[in-house]
Amino acid sequence: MSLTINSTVELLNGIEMPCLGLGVWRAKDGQETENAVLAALQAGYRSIDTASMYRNEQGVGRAVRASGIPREQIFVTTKVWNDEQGFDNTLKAFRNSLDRLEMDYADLYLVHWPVVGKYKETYRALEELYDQGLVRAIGVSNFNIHHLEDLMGSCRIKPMVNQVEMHPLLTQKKLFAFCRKEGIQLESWRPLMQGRLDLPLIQQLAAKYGKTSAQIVLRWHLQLGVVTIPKSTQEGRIRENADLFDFELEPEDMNRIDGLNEDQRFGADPDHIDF
Ligand SMILES: NC(=O)C1=CN([C@@H]2O[C@H](COP(=O)(O)OP(=O)(O)OC[C@H]3O[C@@H](n4cnc5c(N)ncnc54)[C@H](OP(=O)(O)O)[C@@H]3O)[C@@H](O)[C@H]2O)C=CC1
Ligand SMILES: O=C(O)C(=O)[C@@H](O)[C@H](O)C(=O)CO
Repeated sequence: MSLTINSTVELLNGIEMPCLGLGVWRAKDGQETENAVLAALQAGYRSIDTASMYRNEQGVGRAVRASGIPREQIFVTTKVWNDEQGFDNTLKAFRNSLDRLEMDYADLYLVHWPVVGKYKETYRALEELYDQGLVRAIGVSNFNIHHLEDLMGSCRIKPMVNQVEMHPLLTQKKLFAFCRKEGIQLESWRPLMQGRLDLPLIQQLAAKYGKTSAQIVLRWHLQLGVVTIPKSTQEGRIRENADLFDFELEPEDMNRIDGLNEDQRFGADPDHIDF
C-alpha cells in the first residue's frame, strides 16, 4: 500500500481530505496550540482538527498564517458544539468559529455530537453553509448507525465524514462497514488511546517493525483507510506520529491488531451524552 504523508481520501463531493491530521483537543489556546500546529505543518501535516469547544481556534488560525503555507493547501476542520446546536444558533456559531480562525471558509464542518432533538436542524444549517460555499465539506461526529439512518432519512446532502472514537480496543467494525457502504469517510478520534500504548501485541509489533507503538497503531488506522488525527503538543511526538510511511503492516498483523477489540471506550458513549 503506497501511502505517503501527502495521501488523501476523496470525499463524496470529490474534495480531497488528508489521511493524517493533527488533533488539538486540550492544547491551550495561545502559544501551545500555535507551536503545535506550526510544528505539525513544518513536519508535513496538512490537516488540523479543532472545534469551537476546544477554545483554541484562534491559535490554529494564527499558526496557519504564520506557516507561510497557502491557506488552500491546509485542510481545517472545526465543529459546532452541543450548546450551539439548532439552525440559527449553528449559523451564528459557524460565523464565530470563522472569526476566531480569521478565515473566510472552513474545509470541513462537523456536528460535534448527536444532540437528541437538535442534530437534524443543526445539520440543515451545515447544508446551508455548504450551499453558500463557506465550507468545502460537511459531516458529523459521534454518530452511530441509527443516528446516521435517521439523519439520512431527511437530509439533502449526505454527510461526507463521520468522526468517531476508534482505536485497537474499539474497532467499530459495524459502523465502519455501514459508513463504507454509504460512502461516508470514517475518521478516528483518540486513535492513540490517549497515549495508553502498553498493549503487549502493539509492543511486540513495534519491536518487529523497528517503529514505536504509536506508529504501529497509527499505521493500522491508515491501512484500514481511516483518516486519523492524533494529538500531541510535543514537537518530537508530532514528528514521530507522522513518520509512518517507511513501513507497511503485513495483513496478518493488521488482523492481529483487529483482534484486540474489546469495544472499550475512553471517551463518552454517543447514546449517553450528558455534556
Ligand atoms: N469529535 C470528538 O468528539 C472528539 C474529537 N477528538 C479529536 O481527536 C484528537 C485526538 O484524540 P485525543 O483524545 O486527543 O487522543 P489521542 O489518542 O490522540 O492521544 C493524545 C494523547 O497521547 C499523547 N501522545 C501523543 N503522541 C504520542 C506518542 N507518540 N507516544 C505517546 N503518547 C503520545 C498526547 O500527549 P502529548 O500532547 O503530551 O504528546 C496526549 O496525551 C483530539 O485532539 C481532537 O482533535 C478527540 C476526542 C473527541
Ligand atoms: O474532544 C472532543 O472533541 C470531545 O468532544 C470530547 O473530549 C468530549 O468533550 C468528551 O469526551 C467529554 O467527556
